[in-house]
Amino acid sequence: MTKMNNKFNKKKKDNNNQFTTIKTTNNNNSNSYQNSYNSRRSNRIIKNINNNNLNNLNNLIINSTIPIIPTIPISEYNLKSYFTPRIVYLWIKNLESITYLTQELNERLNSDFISLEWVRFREYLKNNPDQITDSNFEVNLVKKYYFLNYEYSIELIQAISAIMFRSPIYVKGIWDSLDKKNNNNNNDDSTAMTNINDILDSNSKILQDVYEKITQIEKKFMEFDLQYEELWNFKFIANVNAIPYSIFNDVDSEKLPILEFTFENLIHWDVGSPDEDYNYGCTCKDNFDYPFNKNGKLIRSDIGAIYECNSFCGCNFTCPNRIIQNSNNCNKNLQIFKTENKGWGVRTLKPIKEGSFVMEHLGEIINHQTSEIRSVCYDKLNIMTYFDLDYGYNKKNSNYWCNISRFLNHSCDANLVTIPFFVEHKDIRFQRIAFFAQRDIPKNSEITVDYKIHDDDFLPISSAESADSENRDELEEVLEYAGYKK
Ligand SMILES: C[S@@+](CC[C@H](N)C(=O)[O-])C[C@H]1O[C@@H](n2cnc3c(N)ncnc32)[C@H](O)[C@@H]1O
Repeated sequence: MTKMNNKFNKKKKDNNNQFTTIKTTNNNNSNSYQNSYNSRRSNRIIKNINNNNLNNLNNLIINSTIPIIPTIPISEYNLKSYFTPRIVYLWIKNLESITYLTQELNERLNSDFISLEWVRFREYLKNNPDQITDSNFEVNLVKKYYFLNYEYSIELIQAISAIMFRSPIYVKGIWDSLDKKNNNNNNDDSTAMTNINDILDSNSKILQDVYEKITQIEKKFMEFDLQYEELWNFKFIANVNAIPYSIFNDVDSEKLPILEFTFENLIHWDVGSPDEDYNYGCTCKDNFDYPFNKNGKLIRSDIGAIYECNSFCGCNFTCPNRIIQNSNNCNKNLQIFKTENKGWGVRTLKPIKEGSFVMEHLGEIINHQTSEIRSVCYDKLNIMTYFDLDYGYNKKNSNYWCNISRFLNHSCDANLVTIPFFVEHKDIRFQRIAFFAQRDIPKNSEITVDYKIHDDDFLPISSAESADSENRDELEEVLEYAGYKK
């Protein structure tokens, strides 16, 4: 019935795609993702924009110096530890909030964010916060966006601040100085006179307006989620949940990346929620066609999807058609371990019987448009983390918000089978994905799924290269710099 496309899909770039109206993250959609997002909100103190700073920045635009960034030895850090899933996630969330983000602006911001010069600059600044003062390098970056006539927005300022690891207030200062200088140049004497007369006429009103504008801007900055601060404030320390599984690495010294484990799918604010018309159940009287046997093992893997009984049905939780919903969603017998040549993987510490439910695939459900925004960055960093949902409606992104299924590696002879399933609703746009054992799996075996792509499609994790040929050279350079290539 359903046609499952179960591959961790490497996205292709669509140059024709333009993002015109992407809503901001400030909406009232109450879903699990939003709740979790809001619970992390917290106010932070923003220093008032200081006029002296603005004047200094103004002078800087005229008399700026090029910063001297000492060459950082390659061994000090590597690219993978720099572009952690968390940093990438914070970055893309920031981009998604730019209401007028076009493909061109998306490309431009991403190129700057991952470019060697800015990686190097940020890392240096992070470790030596007082060493680089106002620099031409930074001013030129703001100039680039200013003079390309990108519309001013708090989100764009935040994105630029993430590229250069400076506070949004600092970036705004540069932007305002450019604005001031540009407007001064454009003004002829008569306009200047009119302005002065206006100021004399309504001095108090103008001051009032300016004050209100600044207050509004500061309020907006304060609304900006604390999570993002990590992108520009070296004092910020990530506070993420502990990993609920055991982790084992006897291959190298790599630590598991910082991730947010979730126990239910998160729904991106732009996706909406399942249609209530699809909330229905059965009487359970004539429903003998369950896919499970009396031991709760899957007996039919040829079915398009599993429709478990739910709160709309006449049965209760003991019904034999409630296997997945009654299973433990954090099976401690599974372990994340380091494989020899596939990065991290998952293995089972206890034998698993054929037909057993093993895990659900969890992540953030995003729509096509959001996945296109994210794919620009993922393509540049060669990150493969999409799992297509059925019928091409939505995608599931598990690069950062994930469960243990994020670590399932591919095998053409996989021991897990992938089956879509539904419990409370039957809206195919929000189908859930379950993994069952296709055969008995001995203890300590790696568990794998078939991504339905050829093995040759995998580059060894440690030599990832850009899918984007324009950035290939630059990325080669970054990889070399980061110690990945000789
Ligand atoms: C969903 S992730 C699996 C977890 C991944 N191994 C890790 O360390 O994060 C998919 C990525 O794992 C790697 N991978 C999965 N199966 C592989 C295989 N059979 N051979 C080589 N690499 C594989 C590829 O880099 C792929 O992009």
